[in-house]
Amino acid sequence: MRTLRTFQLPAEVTGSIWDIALGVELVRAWQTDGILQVATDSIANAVTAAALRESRRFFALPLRDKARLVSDLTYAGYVASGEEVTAGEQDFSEIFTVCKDLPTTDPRVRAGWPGHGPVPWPDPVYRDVMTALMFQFGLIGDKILKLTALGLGLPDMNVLTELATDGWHHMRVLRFPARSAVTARGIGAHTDYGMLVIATQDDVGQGLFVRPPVDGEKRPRNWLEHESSAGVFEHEEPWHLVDPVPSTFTVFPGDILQFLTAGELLSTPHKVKLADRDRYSVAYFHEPDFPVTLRPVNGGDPEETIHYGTHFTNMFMRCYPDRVTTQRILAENRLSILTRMRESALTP
Ligand SMILES: O=C(O)CCC(=O)C(=O)O
Ligand SMILES: [Fe+2]
Repeated sequence: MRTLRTFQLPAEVTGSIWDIALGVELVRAWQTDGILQVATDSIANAVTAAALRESRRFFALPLRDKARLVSDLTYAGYVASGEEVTAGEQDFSEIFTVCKDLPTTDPRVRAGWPGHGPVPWPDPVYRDVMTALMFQFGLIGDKILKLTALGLGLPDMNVLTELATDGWHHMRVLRFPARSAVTARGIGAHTDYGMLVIATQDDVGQGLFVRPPVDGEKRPRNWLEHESSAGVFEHEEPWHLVDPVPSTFTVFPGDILQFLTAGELLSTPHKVKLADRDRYSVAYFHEPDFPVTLRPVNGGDPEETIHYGTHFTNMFMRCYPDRVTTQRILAENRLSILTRMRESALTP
């Protein structure tokens, strides 16, 4: 374990000289450690504590009550321990995934967009607390995207934030069982898919490991089908344990920031081991809007694009090949909607 750098974010990012200096430091911290911490205020801390409490209450329910909370429209809902697959191996995390909560009357749901639909919440209290936590994470996400643009020296500090205006932000509320004689695997090595991963964990620790940038190491471009980052570097050092630090969230870049910055920022590989007791964490993903087609903002090949909604859908289908959501996408050929979305976005 090593001590992570902790940053205090301003109330508002205006582009001042102080913001630029802070942005440069954030970029530098990611380039050395792959991860950093931001200090959280008392409101964020209260909401986090409530979310971890609700998470404990929810996961303590009988399996049959939790297992009902799935939907063939959205990947939001319950994921049983062992259901998720990373690099062909089962992960032992138990998860409640939160995606954008859209009523069936929403035009995107009616049009059959993959992954779009109402969240199958367990109850209104859980819904309200998790929605409040997502809001707290989102405020931080928007500030960090502005500071990142400043730190990278981009001419417009809003260029990243604007991609995430109606972002496809989502969140994973996780419980890891205690390690057993059978396995110590929580989640296999992977990178996450969007712009930022902002997370909190309880005081158990012993779980999350990140891989810092390594000089000369070629990193997969996880958005390309033949370059999956799932399982990569799993058994190769260096991996650094991330200890829980009260009143902070951890933040690291995801695949889309690696793509947008042409590798100046790398999507941080991470993995989770099981601890000697249950461990609870929440990971939030600050994302571009679903239909956005992205191009590098700083160097890179301007002809290269990622359609974010396609990337998200591919990744979730890969993690949950047997889920009803995946089955319905395939049965109703909903991927053709993504093809049409991509084509219309590329037509001048
Ligand atoms: O448990 C953690 O700290 C991280 C979980 C994670 O990597 C994920 O949900 O993608
Ligand atoms: Fe992750």
